[in-house]
Amino acid sequence: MSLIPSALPMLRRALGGRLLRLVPVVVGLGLAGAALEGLGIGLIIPLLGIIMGHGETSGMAGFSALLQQAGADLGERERLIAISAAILGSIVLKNVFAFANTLLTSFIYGKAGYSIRSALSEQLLRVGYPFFLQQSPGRLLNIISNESWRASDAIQALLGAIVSASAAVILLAFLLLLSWQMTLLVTLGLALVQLAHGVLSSNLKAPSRSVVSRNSALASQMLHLVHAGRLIRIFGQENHEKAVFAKASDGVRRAAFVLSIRQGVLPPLTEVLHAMLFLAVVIGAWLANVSFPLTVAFLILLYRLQPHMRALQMSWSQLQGMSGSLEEVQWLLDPSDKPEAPQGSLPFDGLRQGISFDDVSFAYSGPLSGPDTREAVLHQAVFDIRSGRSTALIGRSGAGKTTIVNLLCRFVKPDSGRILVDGAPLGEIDPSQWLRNIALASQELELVDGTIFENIVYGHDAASASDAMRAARLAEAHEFIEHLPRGYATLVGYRGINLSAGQRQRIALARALVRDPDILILDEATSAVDGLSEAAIVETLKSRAGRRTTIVISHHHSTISFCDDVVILSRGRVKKQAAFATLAKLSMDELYQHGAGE
Ligand SMILES: Nc1ncnc2c1ncn2[C@@H]1O[C@H](COP(=O)(O)OP(=O)(O)OP(=O)(O)O)[C@@H](O)[C@H]1O
Repeated sequence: MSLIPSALPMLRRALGGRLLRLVPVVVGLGLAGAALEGLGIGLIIPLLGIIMGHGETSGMAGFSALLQQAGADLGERERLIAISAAILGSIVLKNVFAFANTLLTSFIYGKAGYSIRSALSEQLLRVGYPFFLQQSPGRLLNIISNESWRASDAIQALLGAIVSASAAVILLAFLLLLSWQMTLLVTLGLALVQLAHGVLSSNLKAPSRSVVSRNSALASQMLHLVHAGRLIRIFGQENHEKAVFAKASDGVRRAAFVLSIRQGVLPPLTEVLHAMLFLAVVIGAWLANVSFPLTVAFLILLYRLQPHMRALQMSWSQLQGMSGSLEEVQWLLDPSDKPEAPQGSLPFDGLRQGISFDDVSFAYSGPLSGPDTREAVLHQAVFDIRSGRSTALIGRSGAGKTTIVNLLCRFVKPDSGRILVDGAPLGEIDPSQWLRNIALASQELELVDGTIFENIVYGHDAASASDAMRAARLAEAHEFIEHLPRGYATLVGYRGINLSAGQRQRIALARALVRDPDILILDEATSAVDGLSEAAIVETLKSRAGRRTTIVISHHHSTISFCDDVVILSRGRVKKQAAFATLAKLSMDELYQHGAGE
């Protein structure tokens, strides 16, 4: 029974206020359809009475006797025509209602799917960045691409269950009006069928969860095949990958097979149980000497009730079979266990004095660190980034430089210590105002699938074509772009696949420069750029001196040569902060040694 409580909040969330108001309409149409059906079947009693040439009401309770009297003041022929017309009219109207219900539920189903997918994408955009460090991309992809559809199917099944339940209640009420004794027998029988069905369908939750987890594993494998196409080929791993993929895919097949077998056993079983119940009623009516027209009407009503009961049971088992998907979608939508996006309300319109790291420590929690161990990658870091100056952050691989960038961009928060911006805690500054004044070009080549122009102006809607061109010139990208057949309209492809690494970096740099940011962060942003272009880029960066703040991370001396200050890191500790001019003669290795030796 825990399924309905978990499906209902999903229904509420997916349908929202206006659509939720349509649910009573669906129920109302279901009830009205069932009432018309019951009435139509009930009118068979007087119809049979006329055909069989007697209108006696012996053995009939109030309602059946009332029906038997329908149109009693008319002549026999007119009465036959009137009752037949009423039966036909009720069938036609019932089917009009049924069609309207199909339209309405299809509409609700479509809207529910749309709302669930929108809610999922909004949630992915809302959660704090650490969430992506902790979660498997395959799991997230599977939820959006597969489980969201099943969640909307579950909502449709729930609506179906509501409609079937309302129809069943109405038809049971008609049965009760015809004969309470036989209805008692039917209700007992139905309760037993429902019990058997409930026990069997509770077995569906475990295989449903297994399908979900195997689908996640398969999605991870698919992502791997798409992203690692080059790696797989260069190391000749095609056969190995084929086997790994086949195993993941077969895992899904097996889990889905177990689920469908357990689900498949339910319809035949319930059909047999319903047939037994039907026969029990026939025998019971014969034994109790119930009149023929009443028995026929009762059996037809019972016969019409059974598909609704079966549909109700099927909707129920479908819901059980989709419980894993519902849980998965609900998990992603639940904000309570997700890292929050940065908050803060202090205004920020530019750096005045500088940024200070005051005893800042930080540890990642995620797959790399393991669930229990959170080893600090930054230990009580103390250093300053002064406004209007260029600061180089250097250190060997893994020293913690990108972690400092992540903290500055507020992707992650310090575990202890403070980052002060002109004396104010960074965590209290309005994140959108802060980010509006920052631009980052990093070693991760984050290009969007669009044109070069779209990539340069990404996130800076106010930029014109000439702004984009000016930024491309500063980033030494204009010349190569002009030589492309479609220039700035060239499509860069998924993650910039149509361009060389150096070209991608220069476009990413142009994107950072186009907004002339107050604080520019370059994290290995020119590592793939040729020497000549890099020298020109360094000239561009020099021109920001005194006016703007620049933070540069690089393993190349030439890239940091223009910097005013240098911060040397070693294994997560700040070893030295100095004016770069005092250490400019040292090679990178000597600088690293210098830091390590302090
Ligand atoms: N998402 C993560 N989860 C767990 N540990 C991480 C994560 N990202 C980085 N680390 C760890 O944090 C440490 C510092 O990494 P960081 O990327 O800051 O180094 P870096 O100085 O920028 O190195 P490089 O010069 O190689 O880019 C490393 O030991 C790394 O393994």
